[in-house]
Amino acid sequence: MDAIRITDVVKRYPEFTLGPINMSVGQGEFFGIFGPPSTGKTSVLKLILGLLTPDEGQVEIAGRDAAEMEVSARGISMVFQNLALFPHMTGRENIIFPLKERGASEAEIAERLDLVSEVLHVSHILHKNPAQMSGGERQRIALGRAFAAQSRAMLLDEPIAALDARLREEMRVELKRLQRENNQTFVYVSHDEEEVMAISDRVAVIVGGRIAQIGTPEEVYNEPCSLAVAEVIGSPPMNFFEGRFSAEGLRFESDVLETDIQVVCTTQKGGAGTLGVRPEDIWLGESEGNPSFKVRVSTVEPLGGYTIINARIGKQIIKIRAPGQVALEEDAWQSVSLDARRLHLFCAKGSRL
Ligand SMILES: Nc1ncnc2c1ncn2[C@@H]1O[C@H](COP(=O)(O)OP(=O)(O)OP(=O)(O)O)[C@@H](O)[C@H]1O
Repeated sequence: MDAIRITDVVKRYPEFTLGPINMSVGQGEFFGIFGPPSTGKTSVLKLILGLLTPDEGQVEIAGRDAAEMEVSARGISMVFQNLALFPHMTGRENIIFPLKERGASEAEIAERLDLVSEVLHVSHILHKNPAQMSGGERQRIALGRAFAAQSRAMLLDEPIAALDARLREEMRVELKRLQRENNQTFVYVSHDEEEVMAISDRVAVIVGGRIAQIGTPEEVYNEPCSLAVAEVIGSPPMNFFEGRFSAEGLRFESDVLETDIQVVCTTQKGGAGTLGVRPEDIWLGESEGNPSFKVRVSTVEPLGGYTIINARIGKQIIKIRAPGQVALEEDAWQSVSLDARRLHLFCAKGSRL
């Protein structure tokens, strides 16, 4: 049985419509929701929690119709983007609040408090009131309170966005560990693609109020089902070349690229389309059996472990991600080749071919 199932759910705001949304989250699954700002991610969580009622469709929690369940009966906690701590309570009191509410024993309260304080690095701020904490500290206390509750499922809305980059990386590992150890169901919203891809078992990509794709992080990255998904997944983003397919669907030609690209496309014979190539699938230099062409180096960003090269080809700028550190002169001509095994083809309507 799914922990959460959403079927044909539509929510209408005056200027925005979410859905129809269809998704299911397994018990113990870490389910990520990723998408650009204002695409409906938070609204999906509110529908699950019961803060919003769907205009159409059904939300089920552990096999039961959520419409018939009080919010408190759903067994779900949520950590909001704009977290709400009780201002008159200390960090400790905030964290143990849900345990006291359900009448947990002193021993259990002490044990849970110790565990979450250690994992979330908050032992030293437990005595403070929220007003005396930094934004990141408040966020961690809010996470602690949600974890202490040991609810069936946790909904997390950008839960670590307020933390600095290093702490964010550490926390995402800890969150995943806590989730696994407690075998809890997590629905985790983030607009940080790397974060959501790194910790989720599956990811739903939401674009413009609709789920564009659901899959493992690898599936979504390696086989984006549409241009819309390909555009938002990957950093630096995928390079796109507009062009045409030959009549038999075996070549793709673009005014930007010097050479035709050999493709195998049985579903599209002739007509316009788009070729997508990830920055890491463009290699410096020519390579046997792979299409090559010349680009003009524009800027070089040395990032330590890898280098991002911005290069001009015709009127277009492309991004190349080269491993390690490479020395390239700005304005120099450079041969590059495309990894022929990793080309992404899309039809004129944007669907993957
Ligand atoms: N109560 C509301 N009344 C009217 N419009 C709303 C309401 N709540 C959200 N919206 C609109 O619905 C759209 C989606 O909002 P939502 O918060 O679900 O998106 P989001 O993807 O979580 O955004 P962000 O990443 O910026 O937090 C936005 O355009 C927002 O303005």
